[in-house]
Amino acid sequence: MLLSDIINQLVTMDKCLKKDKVAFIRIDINSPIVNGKIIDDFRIRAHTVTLRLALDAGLKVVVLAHQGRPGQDDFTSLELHKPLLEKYLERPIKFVDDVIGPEARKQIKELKGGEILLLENVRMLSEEVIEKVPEAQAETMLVRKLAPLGDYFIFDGFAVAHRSQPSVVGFPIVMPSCMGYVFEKELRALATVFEKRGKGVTLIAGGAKIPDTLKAIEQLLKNGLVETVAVGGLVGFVFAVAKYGVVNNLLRQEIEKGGFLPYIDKARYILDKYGSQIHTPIDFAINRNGRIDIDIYSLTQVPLDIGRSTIIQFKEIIRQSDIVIFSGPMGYIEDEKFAMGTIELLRAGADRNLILGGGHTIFAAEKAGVISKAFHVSTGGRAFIQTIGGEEMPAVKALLISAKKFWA
Ligand SMILES: Nc1ncnc2c1ncn2[C@@H]1O[C@H](COP(=O)(O)OP(=O)(O)OP(=O)(O)O)[C@@H](O)[C@H]1O
Ligand SMILES: O=C(O)[C@H](O)COP(=O)(O)O
Repeated sequence: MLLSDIINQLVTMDKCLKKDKVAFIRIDINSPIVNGKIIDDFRIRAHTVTLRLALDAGLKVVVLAHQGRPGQDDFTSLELHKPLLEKYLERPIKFVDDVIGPEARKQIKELKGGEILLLENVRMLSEEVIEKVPEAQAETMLVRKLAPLGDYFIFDGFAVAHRSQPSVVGFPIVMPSCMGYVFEKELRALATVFEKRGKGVTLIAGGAKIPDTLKAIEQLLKNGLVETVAVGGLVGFVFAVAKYGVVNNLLRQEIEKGGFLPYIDKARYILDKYGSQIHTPIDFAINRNGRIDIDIYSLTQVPLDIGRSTIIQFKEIIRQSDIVIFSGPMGYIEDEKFAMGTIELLRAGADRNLILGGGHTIFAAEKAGVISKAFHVSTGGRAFIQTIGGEEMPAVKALLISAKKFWA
């Protein structure tokens, strides 16, 4: 089924905007944290639009969200996110360091219309990180304790839509649910791409998510949803080795370090089938007392960016495209010298219809000054790649069930 047909079967947020009703809104404000500080608040800013719509309508808003994964350094309390949410919402918000316990439930019951309560990181509940089908997630403590206190569930967290977790897929099974503003906007932007059936659509794919990106590239080409693919970043290393053989052991060793050697065969398979549509780097930039560009046969160090000739070639591809999907940087963007490939291609893409996603890609796009010119900036990382690869999102599946069950 076409994505646009699926969207038409889902319920829009306006149906849930009823004064004094209690709405659980699942957002994704999972943000990069360094030394205990949020260093990029793009997702927080994005979701304030949805929250403001709900509050202005007089809903009693209960926010569900996560940060990091248990055991990781960035697994923190959402108390850290509260001041930023308040800053962008321009109103005070309540916070409770509890998700389903008596204090959380008491505060939900005490909410007044137009007030907002942020619950603690939902992944503090161990059941939250276990993936199961929506019907099973409806039986979790989270859903059983909270759902009876609410009237609606609004799903807005596109970036977590690929997870079949309780806070994503459990509520739609037991209560009327709808798409939040951000989520709907994301789906509609991607539907626009899919409607072109590949004509004039180019994917610029880089970054470090080798398995997901290769899968998305294969799916997009197989389904005819893109005409051209240009690869850089670590994804580009894999395709370069697959295409040119072991022209240089350095690239192969770098791929091996990450445990991605099997993906060279996968890239070779994709190249065998769709080779004429895929463009791989022909030169790279390395660090030899500064940036120098070097052809693929002469590499002496692991490359940190695509080279100048590749940039020129990829820019020409972009110039001939109507839509440019940008996912994952072309190089080591943390160092300005090696952000050049990514920044130049993003600027070229901004003259077309540019769609971009991924934390690092957005960071580079901010540096390149193209955020406001882009056709769509996705809040999703892995979810973005998976959706453009045509995979069914568990969140969508759950919302479809809810639409049939409660809104038909
Ligand atoms: N040639 C390279 N050498 C070293 N690092 C590279 C190179 N190319 C890309 N990277 C790194 O890949 C990382 C970004 O890859 P990733 O796939 O995570 O991008 P993203 O999808 O935009 O971001 P996110 O995962 O945060 O959503 C960056 O840290 C970047 O420095
Ligand atoms: O940042 C993301 O991609 C989302 O918040 C999902 O996070 P996860 O990969 O830890 O589920």
